[in-house]
Amino acid sequence: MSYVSFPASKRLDFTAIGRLCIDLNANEINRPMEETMTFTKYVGGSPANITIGMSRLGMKTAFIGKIANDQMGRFIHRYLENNGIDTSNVVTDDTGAVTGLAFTEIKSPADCSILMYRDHVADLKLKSREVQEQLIADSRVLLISGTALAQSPSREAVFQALTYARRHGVVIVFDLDYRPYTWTSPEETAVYYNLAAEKCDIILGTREEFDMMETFDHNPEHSDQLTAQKWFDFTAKIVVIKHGKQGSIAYTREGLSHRAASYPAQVVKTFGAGDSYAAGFLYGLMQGWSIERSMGYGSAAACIVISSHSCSDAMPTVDQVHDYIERCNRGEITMS
Ligand SMILES: Nc1ncnc2c1ncn2[C@@H]1O[C@H](COP(=O)(O)OP(=O)(O)O)[C@@H](O)[C@H]1O
Ligand SMILES: O=C(O)C[C@@H](O)[C@H](O)C(=O)COP(=O)(O)O
Repeated sequence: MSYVSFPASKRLDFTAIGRLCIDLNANEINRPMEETMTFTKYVGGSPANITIGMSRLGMKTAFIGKIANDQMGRFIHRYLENNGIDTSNVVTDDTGAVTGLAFTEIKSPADCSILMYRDHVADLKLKSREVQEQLIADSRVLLISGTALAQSPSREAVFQALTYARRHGVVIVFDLDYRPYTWTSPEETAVYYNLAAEKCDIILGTREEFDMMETFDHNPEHSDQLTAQKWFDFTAKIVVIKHGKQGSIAYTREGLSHRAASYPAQVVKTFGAGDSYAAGFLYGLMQGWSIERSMGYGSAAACIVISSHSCSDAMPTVDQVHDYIERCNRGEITMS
């Protein structure tokens, strides 16, 4: 049974709007940032990572965003192009804004954190009038990411993109991607997240991210069921709540729920799990697979990324995900 009806073939399968940044991942793992001396540079930013993931899985992809007019911006642009991502709506900033940086600290595979440098970043300077309606109309799916709602003018650009997507029958996915750094208050955050979620077809987030959105709601037990039900009164068809190593649960508008356990992994670091899960899960749904199979596919894609050093560069191909699942089924991969 198909819970979301994706538009038939279009020029693009998947377009995301939001941040294009740089990840600087610690080379010396299992130590705190104070003792970390060298880093490897990768393209980063959650929606960028998901788009790269979709492209690796063979989807026709595009990105809507803004990059700094500097070497970092050009590095990101070139990487997207090399990965077959349509960059015709990647705009270059002309105000002297900089590229957002995420330094990662890997104290242990289970204890990772991110130090973000996000003052005066180009990605939050995308304007509504820079969003191309035709590009969205040409896409089967539009993914928005919550961080792009943190400031104007990027906030308005996302709402404009939502208007275009609804106008053209594009399936809208909301990856909550809550990063406190660029928000000013919990109330402001909850209000804008809720306004955006009302317009979306598929919502993906962690339990903690949904808790943030429920600042004004009554859900004392943090019930996943109650969380999901709220969005079925609007336009949502599927709500997925992720619980890290404990797996994930998806609810559908029809009142069904599906649980996915995580696969075993030799974990290097935990960040990047959500982005690769999103790419694998959405890829599965777009193939017309069941929710269970799509969740399993996302979970396996997540394991490949968390067993690697990067997020974007480690995004797997179809063959790699298939191979990972087969090896797990044969008992060849164990938990780290
Ligand atoms: N330690 C882990 N081992 C195996 N799979 C994991 C692990 N952590 C996360 N995953 C997989 O990645 C998915 C998303 O991870 P989660 O941590 O919930 O999201 P996010 O990275 O957005 O915080 C989980 O549902 C699970 O399938
Ligand atoms: O999103 C960012 O700006 C940083 C990412 O590129 C980063 O590597 C990361 O944190 C991925 O996040 P997750 O998939 O939500 O764990």
